[in-house]
Amino acid sequence: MSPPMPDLYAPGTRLTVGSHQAQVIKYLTSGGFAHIYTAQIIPQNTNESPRIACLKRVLVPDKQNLNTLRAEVDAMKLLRNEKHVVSYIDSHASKSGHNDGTYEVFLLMEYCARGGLIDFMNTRLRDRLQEHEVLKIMSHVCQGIAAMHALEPPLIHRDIKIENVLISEDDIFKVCDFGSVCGIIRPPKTQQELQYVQHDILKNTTAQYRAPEMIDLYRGFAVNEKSDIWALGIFLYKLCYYTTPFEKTGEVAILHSKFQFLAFPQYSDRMKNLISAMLREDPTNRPNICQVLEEISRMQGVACPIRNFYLVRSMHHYSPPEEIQQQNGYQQQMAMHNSTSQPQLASVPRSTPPASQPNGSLPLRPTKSFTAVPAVMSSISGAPSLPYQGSQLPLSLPAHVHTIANANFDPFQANKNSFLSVAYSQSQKADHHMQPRAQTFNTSYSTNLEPIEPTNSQGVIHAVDLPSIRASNSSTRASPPNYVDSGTQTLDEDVFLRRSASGAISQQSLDSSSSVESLEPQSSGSSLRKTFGKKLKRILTGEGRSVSPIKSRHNTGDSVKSAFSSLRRGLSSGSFTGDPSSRKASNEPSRSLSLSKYRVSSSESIEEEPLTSEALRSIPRREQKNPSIVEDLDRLELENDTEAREYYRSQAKMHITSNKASKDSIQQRVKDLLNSSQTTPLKKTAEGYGKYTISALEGIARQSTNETLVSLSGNSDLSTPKVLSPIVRRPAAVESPLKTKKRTSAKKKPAKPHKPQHLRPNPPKKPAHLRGGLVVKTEQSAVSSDLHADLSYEDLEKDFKRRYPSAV
Ligand SMILES: Nc1ncnc2c1ncn2[C@@H]1O[C@H](COP(=O)(O)OP(=O)(O)OP(=O)(O)O)[C@@H](O)[C@H]1O
Repeated sequence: MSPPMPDLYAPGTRLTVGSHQAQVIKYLTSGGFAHIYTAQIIPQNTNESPRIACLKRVLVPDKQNLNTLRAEVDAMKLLRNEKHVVSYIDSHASKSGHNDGTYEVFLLMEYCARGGLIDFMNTRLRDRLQEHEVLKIMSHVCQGIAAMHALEPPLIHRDIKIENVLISEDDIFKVCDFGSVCGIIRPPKTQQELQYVQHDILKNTTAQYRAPEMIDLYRGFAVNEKSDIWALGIFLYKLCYYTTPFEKTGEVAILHSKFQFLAFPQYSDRMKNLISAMLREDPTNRPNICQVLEEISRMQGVACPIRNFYLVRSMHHYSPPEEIQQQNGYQQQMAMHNSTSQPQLASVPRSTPPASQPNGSLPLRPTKSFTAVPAVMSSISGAPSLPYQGSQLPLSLPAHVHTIANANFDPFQANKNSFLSVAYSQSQKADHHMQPRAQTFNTSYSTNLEPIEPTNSQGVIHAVDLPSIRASNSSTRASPPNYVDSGTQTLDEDVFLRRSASGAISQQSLDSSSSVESLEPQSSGSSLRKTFGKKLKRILTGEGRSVSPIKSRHNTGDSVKSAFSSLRRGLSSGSFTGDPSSRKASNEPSRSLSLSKYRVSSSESIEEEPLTSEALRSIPRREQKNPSIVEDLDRLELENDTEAREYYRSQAKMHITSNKASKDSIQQRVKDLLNSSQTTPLKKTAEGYGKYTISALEGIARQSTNETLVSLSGNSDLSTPKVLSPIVRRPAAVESPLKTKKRTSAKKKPAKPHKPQHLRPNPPKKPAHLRGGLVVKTEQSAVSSDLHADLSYEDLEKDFKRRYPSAV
């Protein structure tokens, strides 16, 4: 229970807060457990002029809550120099005078004279915010959040919302309320962890801003920077539409990111696109804060105010130190060049200094889209920025940079091919006096991605040792003309997540999966044969058609021909193995040729290899997988965490059998379904067409029953008992009409009266040329679904020619 709030301080009350003397000016408002005042900081020496600050007085019920508040204060201390974060001035905690174990905390901070963003929005209820206003607010808030994410390890705000943004006297939007701040929370592994995290999330986040991975912890995603990105997406939506996207639809819609844009007010598609990107269900598909800021800046038409620290870290992480050393002495800059062509990175010996122009500068690369990023490379090389410009750059980027260049992840545009290039630009001139930032990123970015072990046994919310976090943030800010504006340069953790265990970075995996999928059917002879067989079977049997194949045979001719020709093509190409060379030889459109993967070998060099179909299949495609509980279980089990499986199983909303069991069960069901769908119409046929079909049916019934037995006995292999589905039971119902007859006679039911002749329909007789073997053929195809796939090409063609002479 929280202690009752103390009486308000009267104006003029003097207080000591840390090393500062403050005098209360007036009470402003109350927060959850806090009173907020404006106060005057009394200067220690008379030369200083008094300044106005904000005083927050919080009553804390116990030591545990005191620690929470301490974390808030520590976060503010870390971010105190950030322009877009409410600045910390001083703080003080003491036992309250009530002798009940409660504490009182005083926090002095920058006063935001223009109040809260929420108040500002309320002044614009009628004429809502315009796009440029929204972009300005968003840019400021993102810069504040970027300051947190840039820390190593990063801090997650967890409670980004309209109410937690204040406006300063000079119209700067600032992030406040760091009471929910935490480090990365790894996916819980045990029941205890899960409960702890669940409780913590409920306590520290606001429902409407909660990301899917926070709601559904079974997804196995960490709560990390991307959860803040989601909240920022909600924040942006609310800035635009004054409501949250899931206000009415609730958690289910959040879990699937199902929302709609409102018709009023109208915003650009780009704005909507940005919101959609930030609200992607899969956190790994959301942009990171640098990418968000880059996009906002592009929309504003201004330079991006921060450097892409993710990219810098990635490059540093993959750059062998000796290479970095050798790069000293001249400045390297990277620039982005949007192009669909392959990377064309110039490479000159590392020791060669850049060829300078008569005026001392290098020729300027005439591409507008280049943007200088001197700070990035100078931070890597530690070298001062030099006024080089132009394209004849002594490029000696380490090999992995090529990989980064190709591992393009543009969160706002799918499949946009772009690559890194290296150039000097005019803006470098303005920057050549810039001091080098002797910044080194000691921690590789990958540490942010890896699950962080809990610091205590209690839970997984790792107690971030805030004071120990190095505030590298200030160095992430670049001088205005020197920004990273890159859909390309932005390398996010996704790239690393897509690294295979062997260290392979899959270029292909970054593209859409369509190429993989479309390649598959052509890449194996058997699959082509099956496709052909199925197609032919469909045509011959009329399966899936609304009209009889016989009636429509003139139409089917083309289809049959096309089926044959596809088989012929396949056969003549000589190989179905997806071998690019053979395909090239046969002038087949070589889809696989364009696919290659860039593999980083242990020596960090890059080999480009053509992808075989096997290799394609083996590429880990994490981003394409919908993380499911089952996968999570498998992963956990791989980690020998069998307890977790038991736990998840008991907790799962749906009944989970083992992976194999469920797979088998689905396969069996499909098989049974096929059988039953094929046997059912035959039963009808059998009832009307006499002995031959009856005996054929008996065979089918026997086979079906056998299959039922097989599938039932197969249950013994499964870890969980299989519930007999109606589909499994159905074949048993397809009994021999003879048996049925016997039973019927035993019961001696009265015989059904004959329908009078005049009431019987008189269907026209089947033309003679259509009678004959076709019924038998249909039965065959029903019995063996793979029949045509097993026939030889010649047999099929012969058979076809015989029956459809006009079509060939
Ligand atoms: N630095 C500041 N300058 C001006 N107003 C402030 C400042 N800090 C807080 N406020 C005002 O006080 C309100 C409550 O502040 P804050 O959110 O920090 O308190 P809280 O107890 O953490 O509240 P909550 O329980 O809502 O999180 C804010 O909404 C804002 O209007």
